Amino acid sequence: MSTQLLVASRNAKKLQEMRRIIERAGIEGVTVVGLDEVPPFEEAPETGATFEDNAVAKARDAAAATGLPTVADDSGISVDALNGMPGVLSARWAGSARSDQANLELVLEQVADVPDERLGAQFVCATALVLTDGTEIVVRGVWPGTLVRKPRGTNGFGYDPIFVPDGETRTSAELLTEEKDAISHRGRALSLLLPHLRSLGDR
Ligand SMILES: O=P(O)(O)OP(=O)(O)OP(=O)(O)OC[C@H]1O[C@@H](n2cnc3c(O)ncnc32)[C@H](O)[C@@H]1O
Ligand SMILES: [Mg+2]
Repeated sequence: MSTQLLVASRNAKKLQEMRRIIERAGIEGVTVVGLDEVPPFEEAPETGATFEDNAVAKARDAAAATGLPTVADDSGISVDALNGMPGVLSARWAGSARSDQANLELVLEQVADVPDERLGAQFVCATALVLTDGTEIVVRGVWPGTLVRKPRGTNGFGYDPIFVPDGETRTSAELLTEEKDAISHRGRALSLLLPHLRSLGDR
């Protein structure tokens, strides 16, 4: 018998990354399911002050509604010259319409007068695992880099086309999926959760 693990994200591209990273880790006895494979439930707005708060809330709600161990992530980009914003507001930065393009353009507009040497930024991902016995584990992955003023690349999603990871010349939208997974904020956070996910398969 395989244990089902719910990955609770409404963002198709994020879900794809999470699924891929977990599945490529080859965890025995665990089958990943998405929100479209479980009955619908009420989803609370993401009002937390931190990535961790939001990640735990998303995972807790989904686990309570489905009875399945659940992983959720809350993530975003933190721009040094913007005092860490958009941060937890990354998904709604340009308003509630939730357009990746509009969000990224607004950030570029806001750094228009910032000198190149101060374009530091980091992707942050808090990932929470909530188990059916109520256990909650939350970890954080950080991916430091620099913004570029002209979007490049078509892989990934969100702010990927304007972010060049430290040690790279390509934007994260120009990295191959496996390359991004291996070093990204999401990849780092999920790798910290892997031991817990593996023990799920032993139950
Ligand atoms: O909450 P769920 O349903 O998981 O999906 P979401 O897209 O709303 O996810 P978040 O609330 O965590 O918001 C994340 C924001 O940060 C951006 N983001 C997160 N990870 C990213 C990545 O790997 N590359 C580019 N942008 C990313 C993403 O585009 C969103 O604007
Ligand atoms: Mg969200």
